Amino acid sequence: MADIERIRGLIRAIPDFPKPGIIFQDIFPIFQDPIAVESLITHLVYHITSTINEKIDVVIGLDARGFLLGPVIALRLGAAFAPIRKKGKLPGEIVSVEYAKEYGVDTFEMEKDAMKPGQNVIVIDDLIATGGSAAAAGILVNSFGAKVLKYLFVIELIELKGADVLNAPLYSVLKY
Ligand SMILES: O=P(O)(O)OC[C@H]1O[C@H](OP(=O)(O)OP(=O)(O)O)[C@H](O)[C@@H]1O
Ligand SMILES: Nc1ncnc2[nH]cnc12
Repeated sequence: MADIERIRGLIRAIPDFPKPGIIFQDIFPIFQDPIAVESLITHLVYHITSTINEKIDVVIGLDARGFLLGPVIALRLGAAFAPIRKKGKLPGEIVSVEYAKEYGVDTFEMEKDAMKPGQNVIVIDDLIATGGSAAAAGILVNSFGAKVLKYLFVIELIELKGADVLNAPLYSVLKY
């Protein structure tokens, strides 16, 4: 638990960013502390391996802050990593979905060969607020015929009830 409190102490709350009324939870200071990063990754990997019995084929990270965690977790699990990117960043054939999040609307995209039907997936991001971004990721995964086993976050803004719009269980390290 001391490890989790160390991580909590590094998260910086910035009022009125990127819009008035939003309290932005900034996870980047965690990455100034390698011991905190190691604790965070170990905590998440322990949670995944102790609660999911099925083989995880693909770890999906959400653009952009999900990319800080997803590839490292995939490496530890011996799984593939696939990115979900914002509109216009991926080459070749893509699948896309529009969605709304706490402070705006956006489009997520994946490369058409990022997954195969029947694969098991976990989705990782820094934070869940309304759940719009994570739910859109779930829609993309399902469009491949793959299945989300779990969504993982560093931070959950519980008042915004993001868990209610997801099609699989959620785990968050810190609840605000
Ligand atoms: O639960 P929601 O209401 O959908 O909000 C959560 C999303 O918002 C933030 O991403 P943002 O789109 O700001 O992208 P960034 O990581 O590129 O800053 C955050 O990293 C989540 O992806
Ligand atoms: N309050 C918040 N802080 C950081 N990222 C967010 N994404 C959506 N809401 C957010």
